[in-house]
Amino acid sequence: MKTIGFIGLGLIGGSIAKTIRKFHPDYHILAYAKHKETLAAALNCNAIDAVLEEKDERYHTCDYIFLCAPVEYNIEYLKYLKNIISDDCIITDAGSVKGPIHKAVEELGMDHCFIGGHPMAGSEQSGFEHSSDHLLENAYYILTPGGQVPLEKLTKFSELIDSLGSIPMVLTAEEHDFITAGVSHLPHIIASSLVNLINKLDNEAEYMKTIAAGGFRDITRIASSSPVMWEQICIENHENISSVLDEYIRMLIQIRCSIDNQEASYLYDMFARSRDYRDSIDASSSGLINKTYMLYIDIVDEAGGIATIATILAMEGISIKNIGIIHNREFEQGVLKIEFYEQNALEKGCALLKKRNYIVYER
Ligand SMILES: NC(=O)c1ccc[n+]([C@@H]2O[C@H](COP(=O)([O-])OP(=O)(O)OC[C@H]3O[C@@H](n4cnc5c(N)ncnc54)[C@H](O)[C@@H]3O)[C@@H](O)[C@H]2O)c1
Ligand SMILES: O=C(O)C(=O)C[C@]1(C(=O)O)C=C[C@@H](O)C=C1
Repeated sequence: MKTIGFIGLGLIGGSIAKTIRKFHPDYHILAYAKHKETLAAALNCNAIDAVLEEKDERYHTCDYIFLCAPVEYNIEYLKYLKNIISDDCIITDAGSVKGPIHKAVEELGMDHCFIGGHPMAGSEQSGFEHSSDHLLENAYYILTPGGQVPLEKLTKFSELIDSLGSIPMVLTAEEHDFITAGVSHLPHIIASSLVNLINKLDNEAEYMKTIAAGGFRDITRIASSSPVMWEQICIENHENISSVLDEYIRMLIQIRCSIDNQEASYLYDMFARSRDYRDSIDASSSGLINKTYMLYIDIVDEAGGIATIATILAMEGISIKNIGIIHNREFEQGVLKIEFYEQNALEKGCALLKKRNYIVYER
C-alpha cells in the first residue's frame, strides 16, 4: 500500500489519480487543488480518499507527491514540501517544461528526491471534469530524474508509471525541453496564431469561419487549450521555443519564395517529404516499445454488439488480446477498442470487419 499526494487535480492530475485508483485500488490518494468544487467532485467519484489543505502535515505521509498545477505554481510548492516530506518520499511533477523546476530543485538541495515527469498525453480541454482513467494509456511518460536520485527509487517510480499503462522514457531536462519545444510547444503556437490570423482575415459575414472544414479543424484543435497553461509554458521554455520558431520562420520564408517563383518541384518535394515522414511516425515510435496491434470500431450501443464482433473474429481463428469500450478524446463517441497479438491478426481482423461494413479506425 502506498500513499500518493496530489497538488493540482485538473485534466492531468485527475487522470493520474483515476488511473492509480484503477490499477492500485488499495493505494491511499490525497489531494489539494485550488477549487473546492474540484476536490468535492474527486471525492464524490472516489478518485481520491481525502482532501488536503494547501499546507498540511499529511504531506509527510506520502510516498509520492504529484505536482499537477500549471508549471510556475508547481515550482512554488517545492519550498514548502522540502521541510515536510518524509525521507523516502519522491516528489514528481506533470509539467510540460522541465528546466526551471530542475533548477529550483537543485537550488533547494532536493535533487535526491525529485523525479520530473511529463505524460505525453493530453487534450485541449482542462479541468478535473475532463480527466479520465485511460488518458495515459499507451502514452510515453517522460522521466527526468534529479542527479542524486538513487537508481532504486528511479526504477520503482518507473515501475509505477509502467503499471499505469504508460511507457516510461528517461531523458535529461535539457533533452526534454528541446524535444517538446519542437513537437508540442511550436505546434500549439502555430495552431493558435493560425486561428488568430483567420479571425483577422475573415469578413463581417464570417465566411471563413463558416466554411472551415477538416483541414483547418484538424490542425487547430489544440488552439482551444488553456491560455494560462500555455502562457506559462512559453515563458518557461522561451529559449528552446525561440530557436525552433527561428527555424520555422526561415522555412516559411523559403516556402513563400518558392510559391512566388512557382517552383513546382520544391513544393512537390515539400509535400512528399512531409507525407512520408508523417506516415512513418506511428511505425517508428513503436520501435522503442512493444508494438500494440490495435483497431477501433464504431458500434451501435445495443445488446450483443460486442459479442457479434467477437464471433466474427473467432470464426476466422483470430484471437483477441484485449477488448473494451473507450470514450477517447479523438473520437466523437464511444468506440470499441480491440487489441490483437500480432500484425497479421490485426490486418485480417480489419479487412474482415470492413467487409461487414463496420467503420474501422487504425491508430
Ligand atoms: N493539458 C495537457 O494536455 C497536458 C499534458 C501533459 C502535461 N500537462 C501539464 O500538466 C499540468 C496541469 O495541466 P492540466 O492540463 O491538468 O491543467 P488543468 O487546468 O486541467 O488543471 C490544473 C489544476 O491545477 C490547479 N491549480 C491551478 N493553480 C493552482 C495553484 N496555484 N495551486 C494549486 N493548484 C492549482 C487547478 O485548480 C487544477 O486543479 C501543467 O503543468 C501542464 O503543463 C498538461
Ligand atoms: O493532445 C493534445 O491536445 C495535447 O496538446 C497534448 C500535449 C501535446 O502537445 O501533445 C500538450 C501538452 C503536453 O505537455 C503534452 C501533450
